[in-house]
Amino acid sequence: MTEPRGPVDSSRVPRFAGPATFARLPRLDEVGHADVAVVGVPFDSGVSYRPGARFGPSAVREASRLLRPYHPGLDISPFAAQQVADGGDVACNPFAIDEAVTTIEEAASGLGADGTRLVTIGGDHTIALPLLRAAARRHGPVALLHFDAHLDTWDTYFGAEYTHGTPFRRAVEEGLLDTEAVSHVGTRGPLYGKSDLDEDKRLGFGIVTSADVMRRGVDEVVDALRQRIGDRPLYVSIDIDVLDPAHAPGTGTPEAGGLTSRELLEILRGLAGANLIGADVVEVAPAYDHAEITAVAASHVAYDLVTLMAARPREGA
Ligand SMILES: N=C(N)NCCCC(=O)O
Ligand SMILES: [Zn+2]
Ligand SMILES: [Zn+2]
Repeated sequence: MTEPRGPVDSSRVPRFAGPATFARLPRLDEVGHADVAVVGVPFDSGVSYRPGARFGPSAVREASRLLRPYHPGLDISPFAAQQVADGGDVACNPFAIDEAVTTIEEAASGLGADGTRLVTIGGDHTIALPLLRAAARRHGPVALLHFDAHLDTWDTYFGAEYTHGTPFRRAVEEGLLDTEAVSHVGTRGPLYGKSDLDEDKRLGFGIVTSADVMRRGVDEVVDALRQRIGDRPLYVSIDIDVLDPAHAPGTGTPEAGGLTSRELLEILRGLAGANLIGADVVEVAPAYDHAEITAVAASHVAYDLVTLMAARPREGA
């Protein structure tokens, strides 16, 4: 096996020079095959409030220039342990949600066909549905860990089925999820009614609210989540609005009282060893950001997801 090709060496080429790829990694077409690909989906036609997440992938790539190759928390160099590459952006139709959903599903299936695991940068949360379709096509129903201020199990908006508030209800309806192991983390804020919670529970979801994380602490939350997930194939979907608006102002539907970026990163690190088959980081909308606060947080979250994948290489890889 040839050595993985790593990022551009920032001691030779200043990290602020050259076009941005995620963490200054090679493009997928430069390496041919990757164990993990970071892929952008610049799609935000499914939002119910502020638009702009279509600019998320390029903002996260820009903010990822400062990432370094060794992860001390997990004691691993993720880009040396496996080939990680930037898979570019999925070009999807911004004027036709149904068509875009199909395009994303096909692109994710194609990229993952030879076992490449994807860390996808959104885009709004609509994109989780086609990404879960592609994951379930390969692995069968998957466990889901969903970090978000919102439930995203609502039914429709203005009659539309595919929106950023509805992907996980569709995913349950389509049998994409192992409903023994589906959890929201970081939920908070006003709902339309109590029935939102009843319906979410009926769909099978467990909830660790943002306040639970504060009261129970990271370690206890991690233990509970790990027990529920076991060794099932796991998909992790991270809506950056799970973070408090102080930690992530650049997003479309901000809610007060969220996690700190430290809490989120530590919960992720607590998942080391889990059977992580795919992940996304969505809802970064740079027009509302300041000093790249949100894009930096998202780039670190994506780096931790890539590192979790390196910490447990794919079987047979
Ligand atoms: N997935 C995100 N970010 N937001 C969903 C909010 C749906 C609503 O407007 O009620
Ligand atoms: Zn959200
Ligand atoms: Zn969401």
